[in-house]
Amino acid sequence: MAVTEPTALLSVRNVSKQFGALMAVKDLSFDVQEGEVLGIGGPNGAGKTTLFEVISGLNPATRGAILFNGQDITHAPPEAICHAGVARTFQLNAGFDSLSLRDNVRVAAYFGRDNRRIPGLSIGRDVEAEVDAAIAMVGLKGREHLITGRLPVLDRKLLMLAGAIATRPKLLLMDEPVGGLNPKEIDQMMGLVRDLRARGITIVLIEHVMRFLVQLSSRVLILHHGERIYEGSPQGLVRDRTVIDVYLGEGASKRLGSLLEAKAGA
Ligand SMILES: Nc1ncnc2c1ncn2[C@@H]1O[C@H](COP(=O)(O)OP(=O)(O)OP(=O)(O)O)[C@@H](O)[C@H]1O
Repeated sequence: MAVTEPTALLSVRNVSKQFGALMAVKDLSFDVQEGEVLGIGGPNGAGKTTLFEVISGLNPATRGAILFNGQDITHAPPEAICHAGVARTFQLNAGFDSLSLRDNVRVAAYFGRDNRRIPGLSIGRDVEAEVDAAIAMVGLKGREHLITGRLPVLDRKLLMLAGAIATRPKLLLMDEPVGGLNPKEIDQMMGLVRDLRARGITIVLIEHVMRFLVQLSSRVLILHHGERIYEGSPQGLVRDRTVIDVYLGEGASKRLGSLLEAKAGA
């Protein structure tokens, strides 16, 4: 009997993104299976965020195709991609600064799931329930009334995550979720990503904090100058000569190797 490959939730096929003379992403292909946590790393300017821009439709691919859940989303507008089940967070805090935390999540829950048209702009009980659940999930319950622009860094990151969750994604793209956080906050975010994964959300995350990336990811993809230099297990990553030379360095690769061994032995 023929063995069939499981159909990928996300399939990136020969995707390139060009800005003038610069090829930020070059002929990149990879799949993400349902339930995976794929970690993406690589030096500054490697094309990681550009890849998220392309997948989420904010800056479409120059060439290639992107399939999500069997649908071709290559040239779909961002709102249609979100409605199809792809949510994302941003490297820098994205939110309406003058609105309360709760109103920000309301906007995401209301506009992120369906095509909404004015008139008919009323936020129903189902949306409010979704907002409550998303806020509780990220641990922001009790702070709903706070004004977004005055929130500390961790809370703003959690708010972005609550907004993304409120759109009920199948796939969540997280761009540097722990950039600027302290070690305790990083651990908190790690627990949250595990919870999201346990709830069945497939996750692709970009991160420079390598202990976060290797401990959470089932598979890792490392980019350099828009191209893949490594795709495989976190254990293989810390031993990969090219990755050590262009990104990790000897010291970090040894530290991460010990961390992974300790985790495997725990
Ligand atoms: N809108 C744009 N117009 C022109 N060049 C861009 C644009 N967006 C990104 N670039 C360039 O594309 C390259 C890849 O950038 P990108 O932000 O994707 O890298 P990155 O891997 O996410 O880096 P970092 O880790 O620093 O966030 C960089 O050289 C960047 O300057």
